[in-house]
Amino acid sequence: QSGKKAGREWSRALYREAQSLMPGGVNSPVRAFRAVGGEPIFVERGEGAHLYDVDGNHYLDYVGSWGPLILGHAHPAVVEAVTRAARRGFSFGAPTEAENELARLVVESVPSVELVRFVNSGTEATMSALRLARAYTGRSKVIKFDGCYHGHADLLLVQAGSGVATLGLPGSAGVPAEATAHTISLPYNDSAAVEDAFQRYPEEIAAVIVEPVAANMGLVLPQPGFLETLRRLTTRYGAVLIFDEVITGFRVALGGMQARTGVLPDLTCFGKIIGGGLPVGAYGGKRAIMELVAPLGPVYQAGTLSGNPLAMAAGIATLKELQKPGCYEELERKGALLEEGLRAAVETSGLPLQVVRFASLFCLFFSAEPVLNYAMARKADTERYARFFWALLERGVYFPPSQFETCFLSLAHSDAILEETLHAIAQALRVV
Ligand SMILES: Cc1ncc(COP(=O)(O)O)c(CN[C@@H](CN)CCC(=O)O)c1O
Repeated sequence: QSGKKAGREWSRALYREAQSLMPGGVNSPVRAFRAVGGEPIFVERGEGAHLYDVDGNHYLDYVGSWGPLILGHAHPAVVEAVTRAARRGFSFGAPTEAENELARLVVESVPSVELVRFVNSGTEATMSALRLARAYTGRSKVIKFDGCYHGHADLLLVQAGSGVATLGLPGSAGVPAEATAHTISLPYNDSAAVEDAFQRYPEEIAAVIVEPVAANMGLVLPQPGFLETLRRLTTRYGAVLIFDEVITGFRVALGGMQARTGVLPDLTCFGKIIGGGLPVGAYGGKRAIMELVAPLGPVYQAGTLSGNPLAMAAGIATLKELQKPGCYEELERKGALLEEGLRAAVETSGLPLQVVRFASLFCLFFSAEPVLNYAMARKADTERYARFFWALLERGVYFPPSQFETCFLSLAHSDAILEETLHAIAQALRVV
């Protein structure tokens, strides 16, 4: 039963040791709980929708490792596939059949992808896709959107979301002005601003990169027509349209957001789910563009562990599970059930709260009005979110430790788990 408390002494001891060894005691900033205060929990294991910390506390997990675990923790088919692969060796630095198999699953599932290249993270995927778009067009400028996070490559650390937003950083130290001189960051959902930028730089924009559902400033949905406008303008001005589907890929549909909307980008970036929790990123798209990638073409990009057999095995097993009939319908059913309960809980609480849900992504914004972009997201009551986070954690529900992230449902979140979660949320809303 969730919420069994055994204190957090061991987590605290491990955190002290971690801080003596690693900056902030973590290997990714958002994990340090800076935005919500207090100290992070140290996880011992995960199983399905359940997380257990080193002190024996149990949590219902809505972080899901930030997106990869759409099947839940330690899914038997994925564990078996990785174990089997491990017995044949971990990495060869040479082609393997598994890379063909995962590449085929991606190409067959995602409408706009004809060729794909595997890398080891979403950051590598977006960094490489932008280098490729600059080569393909011979142009330098790139357009991104405030509050969208595409990983930590220098040129993208401008008005970024996720950890940068969580820490309230302008961008990052150590990024020379030259590195972001060609990056234009515009308000999400502001089609007029994009039109204006193209009119101002008609021959200079290499690419527009966008999260087709923004999930790194909290969850912000594209307004009707926004993605279509990006497609129309990039086509008209000869720029490359890049969908960063690191979160939405295989999350909102087997074919990602492009399959749901019919807006087809020129390049797509992947991560998270395609690795099933092991380190995998990818970028892919039109053959004419992808053929510029080394060794076929002049755009260099490489990686010792790219296409790693264990990571491929985890990705293949995950996508094969997702290909089974009814997965996305079931995720939609779960999402709708949770959303209905959330709206009821918010109504009862009388608090200024926005409930945002898209497929199996959802978010509670502590904001009196709907959030359409980063400037509006920044107005959210992050103090109250922090209190809500801890009130939930005390009740055995683990939400993202930042208002500027999103929650993730998995196929392992049973109706009973969702009901238990809604009960904890209703209680937490009474004390924040
Ligand atoms: C849309 C999108 N694009 C790219 C990335 C970067 O992927 P990674 O380099 O972290 O694998 C991400 C990474 N997401 C964050 C969570 N919002 C990762 C969590 C973390 O940084 O620890 C992303 O959401």
